[in-house]
Amino acid sequence: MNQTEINYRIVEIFETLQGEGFNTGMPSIFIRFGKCNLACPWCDTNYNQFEMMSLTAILTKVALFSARNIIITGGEPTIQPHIEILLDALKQQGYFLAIETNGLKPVPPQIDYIATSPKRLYQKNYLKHHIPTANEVRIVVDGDVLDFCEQIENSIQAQRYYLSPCEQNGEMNMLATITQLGRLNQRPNKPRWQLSIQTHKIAGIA
Ligand SMILES: Nc1nc2[nH]cc(C(=O)O)c2c(=O)[nH]1
Ligand code: SF4
Ligand SMILES: [Mg+2]
Repeated sequence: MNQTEINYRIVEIFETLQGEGFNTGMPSIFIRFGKCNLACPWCDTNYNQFEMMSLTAILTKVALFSARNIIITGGEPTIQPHIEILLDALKQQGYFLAIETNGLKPVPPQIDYIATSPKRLYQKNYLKHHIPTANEVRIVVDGDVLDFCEQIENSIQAQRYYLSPCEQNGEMNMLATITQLGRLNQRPNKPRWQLSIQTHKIAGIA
């Protein structure tokens, strides 16, 4: 296929600060891809409202911004066909490439930094398939996630593990989150879990 003819499912492309995890505050260009292989009831993204954009149009849009860090997100970006061709082109422009993935499908080799957010509601899927490693794991506290956290820390090797409050109807379940954080960190000789908040929502930015 002629590379300039490839079209991608794009929800939005925008520049802001990374709001979550270890790289919180890092100026970043977000490329948000359409579609997802899961359907979390509390999902905050309209991943089915996308337009098709050509490789050239994406590169042109990205070049309008000044950040050197690109965050590939969604939806679920690993199910986007031909993503590796776009990633090759972005790498050629010298960008640092980070991804936000649910961790069920392999991550393309061009990615420099993996943040994965496995979903408790799909716990059984992660027994069958999951990425083997990540730079950071973030689990959203949408209920009692302790058993799921143990499963994931035993199956996905990561530098850092985070719990994130779940935002539903405009409220963040902070008490449930820090309570479970404490329970995890009470265990001897286990990975330490830290707090990751969606700081962009509190700061009122994208
Ligand atoms: N500021 C900001 N940081 C983010 N980190 C991950 C995001 C996502 O939607 O994947 C996100 C987002 O939507 N906004
Ligand atoms: S995996 Fe992420 S994008 Fe997909 S439905 Fe769940 S929260 Fe939404
Ligand atoms: Mg978001």
